[in-house]
Amino acid sequence: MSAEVIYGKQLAEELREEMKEEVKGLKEHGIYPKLVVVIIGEDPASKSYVRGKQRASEKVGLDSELIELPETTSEQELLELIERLNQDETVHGILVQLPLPNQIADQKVIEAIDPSKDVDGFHPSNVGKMMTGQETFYPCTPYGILVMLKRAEISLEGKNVVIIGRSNLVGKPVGQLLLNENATVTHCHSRTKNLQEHTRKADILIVAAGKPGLISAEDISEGVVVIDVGVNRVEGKLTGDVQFESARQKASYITPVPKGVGPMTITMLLHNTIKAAKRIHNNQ
Ligand SMILES: NC(=O)C1=CN([C@@H]2O[C@H](COP(=O)(O)OP(=O)(O)OC[C@H]3O[C@@H](n4cnc5c(N)ncnc54)[C@H](OP(=O)(O)O)[C@@H]3O)[C@@H](O)[C@H]2O)C=CC1
Ligand SMILES: Nc1nc(=O)c2c([nH]1)NC[C@@H]1CN(c3ccc(C(=O)N[C@@H](CCC(=O)O)C(=O)O)cc3)C=[N+]21
Repeated sequence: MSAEVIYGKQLAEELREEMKEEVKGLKEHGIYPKLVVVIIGEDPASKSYVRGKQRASEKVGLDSELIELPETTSEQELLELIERLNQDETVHGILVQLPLPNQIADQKVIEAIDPSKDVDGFHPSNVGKMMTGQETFYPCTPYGILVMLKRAEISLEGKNVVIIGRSNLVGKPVGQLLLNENATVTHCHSRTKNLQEHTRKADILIVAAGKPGLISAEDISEGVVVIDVGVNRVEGKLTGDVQFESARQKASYITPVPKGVGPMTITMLLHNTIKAAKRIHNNQ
């Protein structure tokens, strides 16, 4: 068997075309959806993601502003900036690129963002809503994965979903969203014993470990759906957590890196920003 490759990039482009129209309509009603991205420091990988977000925002017609601060920025300075953005009625979405330098506590910053502008879906109040099955901003990578699975018409109900990773950004929320869809969810992590025993039982395997090539054909069973979230730069090349060429021989569906989950993450960020703008307009 050779897997069908799910190109997130292609789906992302389709969805962005639809969003372009939606944004046009909003603008005709005087609503100009605006995303502000804050980046601290000079990490080249972070800068490259942020550029991607900027490009995509502009393409669908969102107003987007990039605020670049030096590595030495204090927690207080960042919190003050966030407060200013919270108060600014022209700003609908705020994203602070993670990870932050050591002098700044990630969680404090996440909690400072007004939940109604938290387009990353990381604020505890939005996480709580997701957990209790309420409508809210869902974290972009997990949401992008859900949309990809749905568009490929892969059913989730009763499926064994195995996730490698339990971070607050990816692993935990993707598990929660798929649990909400009635999947049976297992999280594996660095203390998991006999990883292979778990991965071989998966109907759908989601790999978000940040370990290049962690999963190969040996670790999966015939017909599995493989979603590779990992984005690793190895010798200047972008690669996932899955050995793509070997795994695709056994899988039924597989996502590539690049052109897989990454572009969907950005697309859901745009979606959340448009949603934020519409919500404020409707006084919700
Ligand atoms: N495509 C996209 O849009 C995005 C991609 N990413 C990428 O996804 C990956 C994961 O990101 P993130 O969740 O933020 O990373 P973290 O480093 O926060 O989390 C990694 C998780 O993987 C687990 N893990 C690490 N090594 C192993 C191993 N050998 N066996 C089993 N479990 C392991 C860790 O376990 P433990 O908890 O025990 O430490 C942890 O739960 C990265 O490559 C990142 O670049 C991230 C965001 C968006
Ligand atoms: N507050 C916050 N929110 C995030 O959503 C967030 C973050 N911080 N910190 C870092 C991670 C990582 N992340 C990616 C987004 C898109 C691609 C992406 O589009 N990748 C392209 C390739 C891009 C390239 O060529 O460099 C692809 O996979 O095809 C990758 C990674 C979002 N993150």
